[in-house]
Amino acid sequence: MPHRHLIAGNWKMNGVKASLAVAEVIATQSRSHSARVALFPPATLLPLMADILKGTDIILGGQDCHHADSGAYTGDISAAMLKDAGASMVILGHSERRHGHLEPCALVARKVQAALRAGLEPIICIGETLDQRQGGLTIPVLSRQLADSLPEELKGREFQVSYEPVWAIGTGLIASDAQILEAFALIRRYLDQRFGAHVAPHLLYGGSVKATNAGQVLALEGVSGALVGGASLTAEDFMPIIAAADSAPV
Ligand SMILES: O=C[C@H](O)COP(=O)(O)O
Repeated sequence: MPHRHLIAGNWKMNGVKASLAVAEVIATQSRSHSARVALFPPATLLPLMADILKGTDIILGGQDCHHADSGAYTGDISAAMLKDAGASMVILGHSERRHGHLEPCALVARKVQAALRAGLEPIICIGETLDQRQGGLTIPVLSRQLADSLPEELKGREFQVSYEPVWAIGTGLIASDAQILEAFALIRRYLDQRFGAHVAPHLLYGGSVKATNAGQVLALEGVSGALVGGASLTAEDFMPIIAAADSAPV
């Protein structure tokens, strides 16, 4: 099957029932574009959005899951619950979980295992902070996150890795082409060595992707899609990013 870019919209902690109208517009308008589109609404909207997306090609995903399948974990959501609500993907290790909720790599790895047990395809996020980049630690930080967040169970499974420099998220500062290519080369080398070449196309970039820069990012060699935050909240902002994938080389 020819490779198609994945344009994933992570709504983060945004969206109420009225926001489902945005998903309806995206579902209708994305039919005429080549990209695979995925939406990651807050968990409260998952079953409602699943109804809206029924019969479309749009993928539905959760923003996080617990490492256990069920149990006494107040406030948490299991991978099986996401699946039951209509999700087929889940974002794990997002920097807002790693830093905001102090999630270590080992926990991310357990969550990935839980996602795979439930039949969800994980998008595993990695990325360095500004201090780490300025301290020359980008490569060791990304290497450690890859080694410690990706469990052995990923072998032979479909998954995505999203490179999201923390300093680029929600700041309007996108990583340069050279910075993205350097990180991707590292990730690709690591994945090839550890899991084999089959995972090579599944590398996303995230961090201030907008209509104005999406074409340039998606045209970079090895970039197979984008994980979009702020610009996925309205169809006006998100559709041009989906459209930018039409002219990006595959
Ligand atoms: O999950 C998405 C990333 O955190 C990027 O967010 P952003 O597009 O608002 O910078």
